[in-house]
This record gives sequence, structure tokens and C-alpha cells, in this order.
Amino acid sequence: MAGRLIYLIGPSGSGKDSLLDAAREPLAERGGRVARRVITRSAEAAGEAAQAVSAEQFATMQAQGAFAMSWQANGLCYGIPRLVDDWLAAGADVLVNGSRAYLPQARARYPDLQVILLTVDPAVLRERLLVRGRETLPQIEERLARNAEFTTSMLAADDPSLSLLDNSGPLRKSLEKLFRLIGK
Ligand SMILES: Nc1ncnc2c1ncn2[C@@H]1O[C@H](COP(=O)(O)OP(=O)(O)OP(=O)(O)O)[C@@H](O)[C@H]1O
Ligand SMILES: O=P(O)(O)OC[C@H]1O[C@H](OP(=O)(O)O)[C@H](O)[C@@H]1O
Repeated sequence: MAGRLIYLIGPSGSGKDSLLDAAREPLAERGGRVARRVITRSAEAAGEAAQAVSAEQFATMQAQGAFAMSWQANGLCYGIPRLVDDWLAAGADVLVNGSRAYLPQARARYPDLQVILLTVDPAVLRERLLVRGRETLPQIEERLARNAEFTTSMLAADDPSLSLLDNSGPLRKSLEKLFRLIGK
């Protein structure tokens, strides 16, 4: 039986990567997987959970059909490896760090995907981006502006297929909520 794609989205800085990192082991114990993104950013900024590539490498990988999904945002290219399709076909549930803008395309390709929207108090969000310090101040302001636009439109849409998960509190609590939402 095919597994389910769980598409985690939310503002930059809301904690998607942190939650995915925390979910990796407990999900693996239940037969699930967390996808590793390919991103055109430096290896240092990409961290362990993503593969850093140059723009040229990304274009080559894309031309070779290396990605199940790919998008551009924040001046970067993002790819989700084709490997996730093998995992899904083998029956594993797969968690991915997705893009809000790419949701319609993701839905078209995976009609049964489960969408989880992370929310976080706006003041907490700003603070988290500043403390993380991965982007410059103008880049952080751009991300906050992009987030404000999406948050308003996504919540206004009142989409019943969207599950909301508030990550304003401790990560451990959010992890418990995530596993409840995905029924694991
Ligand atoms: N529940 C939490 N409590 C406190 N700090 C948190 C929590 N969740 C995440 N953080 C911190 O907030 C910052 C942003 O988290 P993270 O990088 O996981 O966000 P993200 O949604 O993946 O962002 P982006 O989309 O920009 O990659 C990090 O410094 C992380 O340690
Ligand atoms: O704004 P939207 O379209 O939701 O997503 C844009 C992209 O930016 C974030 O990644 P990161 O902060 O660069 O790691 C998200 O995870 C997503 O891939």
C-alpha cells in the first residue's frame, strides 16, 4: 500500500526544520521517513538536514529529473529528491518541508497529501529569525513580509484540508501534536 505524503508548511522561522529533525527518529521507528531537501545555499547555512548545491548543479539535477518537487523562493531553489516516490511506493509515510506557494502543484502531484500549517505568534517569529541569524536583516524583513502575506491569505481561505499546528510553545509539545495529527 502506498504511503502518505505529509507536507509541512508555514512561515520561515516557524520551526519546520526543527520539528522535522525532532520527528526523524520517532517517525523512522514507525516506518516513516523525512525527506532531505536540496537547496542552492552554502553548505554551512544548509546544515545537515539539507544538501547544499550550486545553481548550476541544481539546474543539472533538475534537467536529469532528480526532483519529485521543486520550487523557487527567497532567491533560492529548492528540490525534494525523487527518492521520496520510492519511499511512498514502498508504503512509508514521508514528511517534507514544503513551500506554501508550491502547495497547488504539490496537491496536483499528490492528491492525497496531508497538509500541516505551522503557526507561531508574529513577535515570536521575528525573534526566532533574529536569533537564528542565518539571513541578513533585510532578508529577514523580506521573509517576514512574505510570511505576513501568506498567513493572512491561508487562514482566510479556511481550507478544511489544512491542519493547523501551533509551534509558539516548546518543541516537545509540538512534536506530540504532530504525531497526533498524522495518527502515529
Ligand atoms: N518550539 C520552539 N521553541 C523555541 N525555538 C524554536 C522552536 N521551534 C523552532 N525554534 C527555533 O526557531 C528558529 C527557526 O526554526 P527553523 O529553522 O526550524 O524554522 P523553519 O520553519 O524551518 O524556517 P525556514 O523555513 O526559514 O527554514 C531556529 O533557531 C529554531 O531553533
Ligand atoms: O514561503 P514559502 O513559499 O512557504 O516557502 C519558501 C521556502 O523557504 C523555506 O525554506 P528556507 O527558510 O529557505 O529553509 C521553506 O521551507 C520553503 O522551502
